[in-house]
Amino acid sequence: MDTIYALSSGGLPAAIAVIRVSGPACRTVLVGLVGGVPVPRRAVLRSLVDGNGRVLDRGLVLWFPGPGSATGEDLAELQVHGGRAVVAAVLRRLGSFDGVRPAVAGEFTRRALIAGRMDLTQVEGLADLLAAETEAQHRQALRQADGDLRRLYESWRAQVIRARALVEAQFDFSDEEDIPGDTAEAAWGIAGALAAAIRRHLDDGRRGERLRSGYQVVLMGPPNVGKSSLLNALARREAAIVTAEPGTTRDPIEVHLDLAGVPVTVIDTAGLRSDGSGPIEAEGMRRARARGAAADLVLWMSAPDVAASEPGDVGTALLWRVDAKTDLGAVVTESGPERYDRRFAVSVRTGAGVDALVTAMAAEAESGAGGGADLGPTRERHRIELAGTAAALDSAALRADLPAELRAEDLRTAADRLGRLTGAIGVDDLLDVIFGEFCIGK
Ligand SMILES: Nc1nc2c(c(=O)[nH]1)N(C=O)[C@@H](CNc1ccc(C(=O)N[C@@H](CCC(=O)O)C(=O)O)cc1)CN2
Ligand SMILES: Nc1nc2c(ncn2[C@@H]2O[C@H](COP(=O)(O)OP(=O)(O)OP(=O)(O)O)[C@@H](O)[C@H]2O)c(=O)[nH]1
Ligand SMILES: [Mg+2]
Repeated sequence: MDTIYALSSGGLPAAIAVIRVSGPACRTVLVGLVGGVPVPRRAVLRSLVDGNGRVLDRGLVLWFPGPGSATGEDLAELQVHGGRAVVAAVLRRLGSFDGVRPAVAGEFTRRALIAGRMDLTQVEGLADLLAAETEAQHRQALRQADGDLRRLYESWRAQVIRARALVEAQFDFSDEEDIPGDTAEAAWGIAGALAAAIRRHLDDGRRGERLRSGYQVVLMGPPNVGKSSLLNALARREAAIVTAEPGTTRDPIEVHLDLAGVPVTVIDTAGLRSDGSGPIEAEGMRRARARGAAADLVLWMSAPDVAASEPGDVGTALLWRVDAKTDLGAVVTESGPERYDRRFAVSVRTGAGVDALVTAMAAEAESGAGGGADLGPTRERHRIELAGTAAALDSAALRADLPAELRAEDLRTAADRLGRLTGAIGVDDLLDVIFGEFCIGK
């Protein structure tokens, strides 16, 4: 096994730079670099020297002997001055030791996974923790990195394995007189209860996935009703061009908001009309509809009704929750959606109604993507493996018409799928995808 090193802190120059070294050559490196191996887990001040004894820097050195380190291997940490030349010299020196090479992206974490210090859901949680931008995302990622999903999924897998053992016991002892009761029946019972628990866990309206990827609100409506003006008001900057001419916006324009800790992406789109001015506007409208169809929430705006009792500035905004079954093309015409969930009177010019609209959007984002009391699945990958697990468990539990050998095979499938979820088995194909999200030094 190679020993790896990398700059684990951010861009240079910086006040302090943290360099990590992990692997079997760590002791040798420390002896050569700082003259010895410090007492474990305590920061000590040392001179770092090159091969000729010339001092490269004086910095803090930490020694974490394996397996009780972040990677599970011997690990050393060098906290040096964050100058470009200092760091370059220390990294060059590290590369001069035998069997020591620069780490690739995510390689420290990969070693933590191989050592069993983390499971795959914790690794994903760690990637999310580094990417988290809002408070609710931060909390969700921290819980996952801390092992909330790991503990749940491993306890489920342990139950499936217990059920398999019960069935095996039945097979092994079926020709003997004295087995206590029908152990296979107990196994099918465990499978049924577990399938129900997994379905409850899955039944979270995809909140965890939405919180991870952001809640999408799409502004739609006829041209010139103030969609881009509202976007700018929400963003508090001139993100989109506003003019008195209908058909101003063509490309969808995104702004990112933090509403009550939930990341919300608001997307302004081209106004919809049947008599548009050519292929550019037509393409804009096509993109508008596509964004609307992929939204969590559509905010449909329409112009002030000059015939109404309060004419002038105040237009209408309709909030409309989009679900998988909604066919946007059929529902949204230039005249607006046939059904909506909430209605607001809004004027961007006077500001009237904008706060109420933002409050409502925040409430929608919170209920559609806020972190719940229990941590749910946070990726499509989790959902697919869990649905497969539940289906296999149901088959084991309910198919009394099948031979016990086939129902036992269903239990094996369930255990394997839970194993893929935590990375306990057969996930080589997944690792490159997951570690592709990491930066070097993590
Ligand atoms: N300077 C520094 N800060 C850091 C990290 C690091 O590697 N270096 N981390 C990098 O991700 C995170 C902390 N992660 C860590 C995880 C486990 C252990 C560790 O040594 N665990 C031992 C002992 C635990 C204890 O003393 O309570 C163990 O679990 O056996 C250290 C850091 C965030 N902050
Ligand atoms: N009176 C009044 N005018 C507004 C209000 N909001 C926007 N406007 C004006 O309405 C015109 C169109 O505004 P935009 O925000 O560009 O409208 P849009 O819906 O994005 O239009 P398209 O991009 O063409 O679809 C501009 O002249 C704005 O200044 C408002 O609340 N009251
Ligand atoms: Mg516009």
